[in-house]
Amino acid sequence: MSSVIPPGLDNRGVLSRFASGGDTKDWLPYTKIKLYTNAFIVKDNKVLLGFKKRGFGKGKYNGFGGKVDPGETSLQAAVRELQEESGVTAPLEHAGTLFFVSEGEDWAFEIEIYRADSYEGDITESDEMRPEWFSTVGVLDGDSQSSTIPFSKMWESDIVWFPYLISKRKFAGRADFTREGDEFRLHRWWYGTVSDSSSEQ
Ligand SMILES: COc1nc(N)nc2c1ncn2[C@H]1C[C@H](O)[C@@H](COP(=O)(O)OP(=O)(O)OP(=O)(O)O)O1
Repeated sequence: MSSVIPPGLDNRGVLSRFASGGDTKDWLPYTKIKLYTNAFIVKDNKVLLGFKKRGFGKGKYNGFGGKVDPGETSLQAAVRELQEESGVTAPLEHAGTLFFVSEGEDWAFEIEIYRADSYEGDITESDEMRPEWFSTVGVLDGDSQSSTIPFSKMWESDIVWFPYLISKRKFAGRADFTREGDEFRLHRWWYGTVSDSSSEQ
C-alpha cells in the first residue's frame, strides 16, 4: 500500500494513511476542481442518509449536499444544502475531505464532509432526497459489512471512510473512478486521518 499522499490532498495537514489500494499506475489527471459539500446527522447510534431521487448519484444513498455557490463558504453551502434537501438545520462541524476524479473528466470533485450530533426542524422529503435513518451499530467495531447501512447502494468508496465519520476522526482521501457505461468503478484510492488543525474549513 502506498504511503505517498496523492495529488489533490495537499495542504490538508498531516495525513496518516489508513487505507489505500487499487491500480498502482498514475493518478488520473484533472485541470479544474469543483467544490461540493456533503452533510450527515449522527444521533442515537443512527445516521441520517438521503436516497437521491434525481441528478448525479441518482439511486444511491448519500449525505445531503451539493455545489458550493459563488461567495459561499463550504460550511454555509453545507448548512443551506442540508436545509434544502432534508428540511433541518444543524450545528455542522467539518469531518473530512474527499477528492474524486473520474476517467474522461478534466475536473475533480472536492467534497467537504460535515457532520452534526443534533438538528432542529422536521425531517422532510425533498424533490432531490428521501431521508432515512440507519443504525451505525457494527461500523465502529470494524464490522461495516454487517451493519444495516446500505453500502451496496452508496458510492463504492464510502465504506472505507464511514467509520471515521461516525467516530469523529477527521479524514482526507482521494478516489479515482473508471467508467463502465453509466457505472463508476473504483480504480485507485488513498485515505488518511488528519492530525493537523490547519486543515479546518
Ligand atoms: C465517489 O463519489 C462520491 N462519493 C460521495 N460519497 N459523494 C459524492 C460523490 N460524488 C459526488 N458526491 C456528492 C457531492 C454532493 O453532495 C452530491 C452531488 O451534488 P448535486 O449534483 O446534487 O449538487 P446540487 O447543487 O444539489 O445540484 P442541483 O443542481 O441538482 O441542485 O453528491
